[in-house]
Amino acid sequence: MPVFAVAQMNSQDSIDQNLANATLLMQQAATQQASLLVLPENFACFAPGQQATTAERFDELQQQLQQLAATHGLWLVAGSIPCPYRPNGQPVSHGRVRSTSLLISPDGTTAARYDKIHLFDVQVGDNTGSYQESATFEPGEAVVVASTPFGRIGMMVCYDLRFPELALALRKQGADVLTAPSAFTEMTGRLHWQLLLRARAADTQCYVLGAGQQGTHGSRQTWGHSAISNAAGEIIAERTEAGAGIITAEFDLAAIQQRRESMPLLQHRRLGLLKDF
Ligand SMILES: O=C(O)CNC(=O)[C@H](CS)NC(=O)CCC(=O)C(=O)O
Repeated sequence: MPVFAVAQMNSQDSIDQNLANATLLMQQAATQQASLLVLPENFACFAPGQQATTAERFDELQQQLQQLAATHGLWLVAGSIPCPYRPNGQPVSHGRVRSTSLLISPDGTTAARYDKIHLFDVQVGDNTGSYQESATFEPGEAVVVASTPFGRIGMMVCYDLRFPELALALRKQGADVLTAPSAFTEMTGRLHWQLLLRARAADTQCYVLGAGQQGTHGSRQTWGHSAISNAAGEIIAERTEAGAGIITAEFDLAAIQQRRESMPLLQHRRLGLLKDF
């Protein structure tokens, strides 16, 4: 069975250092025979101000990640990276960027790009107080599912996990695995992180791979507890330690199919919005 790996990180100000740390985690994933590694949200560019990445810097990072994926023979969900241009190449307006998650193949090419749809404009009441992601980020609009040799990947980022209609749209488009690079706040993560991973898995009968940031980043505190849920909504791997590291789990596609046959949720939908997805 293919093995999935999920990386937890504690990204800081230096893009080069963050990339070096991510490279170590890729080596560990490759050593453990993983086929896929998911990195957290903003794994390379976490510091304030780094949102203003230039197109050149984004392209350079993408190339580095493509080389790393090829070197380690891994499919990589490269968390999210601030991207100053839209999927059609147009620059993002008003000096903003998009929170872009790339699926990179071990052949060294980008197989899919997803831009975070739901932005975190939320008053949390922690040290940071209120988060206004839309001040620097433009939301994406496209629902993205991509094929790999081991299954179809439905792409999400962080706050997207709170919107079951996105997860269901991904399932409708054929997803078997939902990837969720994240940077949940310590406060909201404590309350909902694992609940959301398990809920989206139970809703969609997909595996859910939750890769979190963990620890202190300047004045911010993130929750971590990176975890993998199977399609029944059971946590089958979890990082309970602080800081950076990987967790792995086997991917049982036959178990998904069996679960969907014995409990055909998609065919049983009857009401409004969710039925029409
Ligand atoms: O800004 C960065 O550098 C990294 N990005 C984030 O931290 C993003 C946007 S502020 N965080 C979330 O979406 C948290 C969601 C969350 O915590 C919840 O839904 O409860």
